[in-house]
Amino acid sequence: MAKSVTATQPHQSHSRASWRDYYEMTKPNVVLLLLLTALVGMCLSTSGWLPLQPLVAGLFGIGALSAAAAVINHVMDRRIDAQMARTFNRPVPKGKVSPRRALIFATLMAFAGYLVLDLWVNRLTALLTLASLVGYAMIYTMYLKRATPQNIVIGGLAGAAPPLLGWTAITGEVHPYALLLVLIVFIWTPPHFWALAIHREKDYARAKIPMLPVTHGVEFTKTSVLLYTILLAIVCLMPYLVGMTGIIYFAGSSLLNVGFLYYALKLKFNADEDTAMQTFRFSIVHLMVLFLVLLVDHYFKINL
Ligand code: HEM
Ligand SMILES: CC(C)=CCC/C(C)=C/CC/C(C)=C/COP(=O)(O)OP(=O)(O)O
Repeated sequence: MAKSVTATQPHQSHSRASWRDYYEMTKPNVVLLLLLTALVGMCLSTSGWLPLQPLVAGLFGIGALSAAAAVINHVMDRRIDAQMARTFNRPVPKGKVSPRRALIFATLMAFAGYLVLDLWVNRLTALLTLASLVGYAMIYTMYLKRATPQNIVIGGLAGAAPPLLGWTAITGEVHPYALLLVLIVFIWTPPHFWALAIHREKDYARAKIPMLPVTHGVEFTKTSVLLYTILLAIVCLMPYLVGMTGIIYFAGSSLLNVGFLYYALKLKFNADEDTAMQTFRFSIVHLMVLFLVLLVDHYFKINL
């Protein structure tokens, strides 16, 4: 393993590629969670039933463009991925899929996704989703990631966009409530990623990626995780305070934020070697359950 991790040049034989390698490059679990946030954006945009065409075409298009963005990220990052224990085994750095084939795969998905959004959803959603692809695959991956420890704060906007994309897919309009959902995912992203980056600090240092624990140290990053988690708890109250959601959301989101704050406080003041990864894993459960709670609240809304 050590040999592969320290290798700087990807292997060159591309004979063993299977559909699994292509599937892996789309970051399927990330895309699934992005699609959940898009679906919730769709549901919350209307009090009635969702129209079938923008529902299906919207999820397909947003999924295809997100997956394409993830594949482009695999290609552009292949040299740094080859240097990190977490990523050296990916299909492109391992030489199972050539950068050219991966880019063709990404281009086909991006074209299909854009066309479906433009033809069967609306142009606003097509353009906003394309902008998110550019934001993640070009601006974050090719520039910000290597340029500043604020990379994921700024780049997080692309990953936070899907609730808005879902909303515009149904209504064709940007609504302040949709922007509130974007704000939640945007503020959630730094504690989500920095918890993992603390655990993987040596990886990032070896690959010379200026992630916050590398440039400002682990203690500063733990404080940043805690402060963003406090901010997240406040931002998560806003949908209730502005009357967008009812008491089910208030109770559910409060419980989730108590959980996230518990991990963030433990990470800062009483961490063992597992706490950073536990915090990272909890962040994913937090966002998934938060959006499911938004859905339940929408269809069984109780106002107190
Ligand atoms: C700039 C923003 C973000 C950064 C830098 C980031 C970074 C990461 C990293 C490095 C991983 C670990 C992947 C691995 O274990 O190989 C990860 C996992 C994950 N992220 Fe994020 N993330 C971001 C935004 C998001 C967003 C917006 C979502 C969904 C709404 C998300 C959902 C997930 C999920 C579900 C996983 C687990 C993947 C798996 O286990 O296969 N992330 N993230
Ligand atoms: C169209 C649209 C909504 C696009 C957004 C697409 C998208 C896949 C966003 C997720 C963000 C993410 C997983 C960042 C990790 O990248 P990284 O390079 O820091 O992590 P890695 O080292 O695991 O590759």
